[in-house]
Amino acid sequence: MTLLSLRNLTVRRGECPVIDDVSLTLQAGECVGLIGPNGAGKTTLMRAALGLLAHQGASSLAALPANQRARQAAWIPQDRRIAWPITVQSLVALGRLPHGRQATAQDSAAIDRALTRMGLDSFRSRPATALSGGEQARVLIARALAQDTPLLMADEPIAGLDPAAQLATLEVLHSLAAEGRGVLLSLHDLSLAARYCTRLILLDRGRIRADGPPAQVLTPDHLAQTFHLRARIHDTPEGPLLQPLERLP
Ligand SMILES: Nc1ncnc2c1ncn2[C@@H]1O[C@H](COP(=O)(O)OP(=O)(O)OP(=O)(O)O)[C@@H](O)[C@H]1O
Repeated sequence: MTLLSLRNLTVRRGECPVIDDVSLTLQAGECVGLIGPNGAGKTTLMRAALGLLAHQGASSLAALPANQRARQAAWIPQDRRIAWPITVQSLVALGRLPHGRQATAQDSAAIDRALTRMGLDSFRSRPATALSGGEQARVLIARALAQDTPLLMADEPIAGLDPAAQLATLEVLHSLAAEGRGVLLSLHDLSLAARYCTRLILLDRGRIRADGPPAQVLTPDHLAQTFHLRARIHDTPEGPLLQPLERLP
């Protein structure tokens, strides 16, 4: 089942296209990693796909009315600021808003599941603003999980997390896809992207340079042309491990 379809998506900043004629589809069961250097357009692509940025071309998600869109896709933005000192449980419960204002047993179950999945059971009653940056990031991911949508989109969800929390978070996202949802996430750690994503999309200056299984996308040529990087790629039982060696001119 197709959960997201982009056709000739273009976003201009002034005269300059920062997303340039991008077409792609994302199916249920896929965990798609959006990779590319700083400024490649990863955030812009996801925000336009969500209908949060003016664009040309078509996004199946942006075309939905806001209330349907919020039941179709959850969004974890890069900015993790939490404005008010509400409890972790209350913040995660905000993820249920698209499902109606009257709290139901289904809402409680979704909130409990999200808190447990993100290892936050013991944080429930704490003010969310009194947590560390990494803990707050996990709370915001839990809010998106509580939304219980077919599609989840996340902008650098593991930035600022410790290595164990990075693995735990990617395991959760990977398992959501294995359960039949769709996941689109941007990532800078290429080894983790290769290990946890079923498919990688390499973005460069607003265009798709490669799209496919991690081993086909993370090639020496793609790394050199797009990231200006020479890297050693070790094959391990856990997937390719990338060791950056040198910045190329
Ligand atoms: N508000 C803005 N006004 C003008 N240009 C912008 C704006 N936001 C982003 N850009 C430009 O759009 C391009 C794509 O930015 P975007 O944030 O999508 O990149 P990214 O791949 O997510 O980068 P990063 O890995 O650094 O987060 C960049 O060249 C950036 O300078």
